[in-house]
Amino acid sequence: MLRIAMPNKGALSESAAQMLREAGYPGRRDSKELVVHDSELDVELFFLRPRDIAVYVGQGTLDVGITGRDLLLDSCSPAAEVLALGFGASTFRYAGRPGTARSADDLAGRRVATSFPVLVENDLRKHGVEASVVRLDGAVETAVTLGVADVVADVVETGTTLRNNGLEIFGDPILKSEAVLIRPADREPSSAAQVLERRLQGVLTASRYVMMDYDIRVDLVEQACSLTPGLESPTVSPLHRKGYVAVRAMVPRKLTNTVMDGLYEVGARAILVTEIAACRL
Ligand SMILES: Nc1ncnc2c1ncn2[C@@H]1O[C@H](COP(=O)(O)OP(=O)(O)OP(=O)(O)O)[C@@H](O)[C@H]1O
Ligand SMILES: O=P(O)(O)OC[C@H]1O[C@H](OP(=O)(O)OP(=O)(O)O)[C@H](O)[C@@H]1O
Ligand SMILES: [Mg+2]
Repeated sequence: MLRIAMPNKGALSESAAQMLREAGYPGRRDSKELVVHDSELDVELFFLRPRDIAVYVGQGTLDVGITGRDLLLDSCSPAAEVLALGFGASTFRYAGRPGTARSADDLAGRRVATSFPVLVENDLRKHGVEASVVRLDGAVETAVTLGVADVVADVVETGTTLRNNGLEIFGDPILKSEAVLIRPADREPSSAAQVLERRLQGVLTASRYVMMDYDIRVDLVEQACSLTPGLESPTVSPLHRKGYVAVRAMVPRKLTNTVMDGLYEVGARAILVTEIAACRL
């Protein structure tokens, strides 16, 4: 039985559930459901608070989980990041009223409000700064307005929450975070956990690449293939028309138009792009 920890709500929960569904695992019927059991697939999904996921997985109570890198590192739990999942991106940053500080080096003797005390204490130590950390559960931006802290350290996605509270980012990012797949650090993954990891890797690849097909004169095929090297090697097949071949290769989605422009200039024609529904590398 594979036991998977999933965020039950918040910024990561919908995308995590969608990614797992695309990998062929079950979902929950409503947002109040806390456990989903699938006896055919032999998996059980536990919907937990995002902050608690690294604790369960680190203890080995659950085999794998999806959480944020920031939450994993703040938990100090013996769980390891296996795969970055490409959603829920954010940075963890200091912010204060304009003019309060320019970097972490200016924080000596100040009060820093945060819900990620370990990340902040580690960063202050790295800068050799002694400051007091005010541990709050959330909505930390308000701590400055209410006079509980001089600055905050918090998750920033768009920066809207900071702006709305009259705060400005300062210093380097403490951490770049995104959703990650985690498993217990001190034991080898079961074969079912490895299958899950490969499936999620497949979902990621299918979303990051497109399939490109085109026809090209045989004498130009090397030049064209240098633009579309594929993941391993492009497939080159003969065409009925003498002296021409068809080429098929995976291309990074964000390069789609640039690669098509290059291929057209080299002499490729009938350049077609299709979505990859699923893949296993
Ligand atoms: N815009 C965002 N706001 C908050 N967290 C985000 C955002 N984008 C990504 N994340 C990530 O989501 C995770 C936090 O999730 P969430 O805010 O749902 O949990 P929480 O703060 O523990 O719960 P709650 O906010 O319900 O108290 C972190 O890993 C964080 O980096
Ligand atoms: O940069 P932004 O796009 O504004 O997003 C970041 C904000 O979102 C999160 O809050 P959340 O809704 O999780 O509440 P919380 O602070 O109580 O956890 C985070 O703690 C910031 O406050
Ligand atoms: Mg939150």
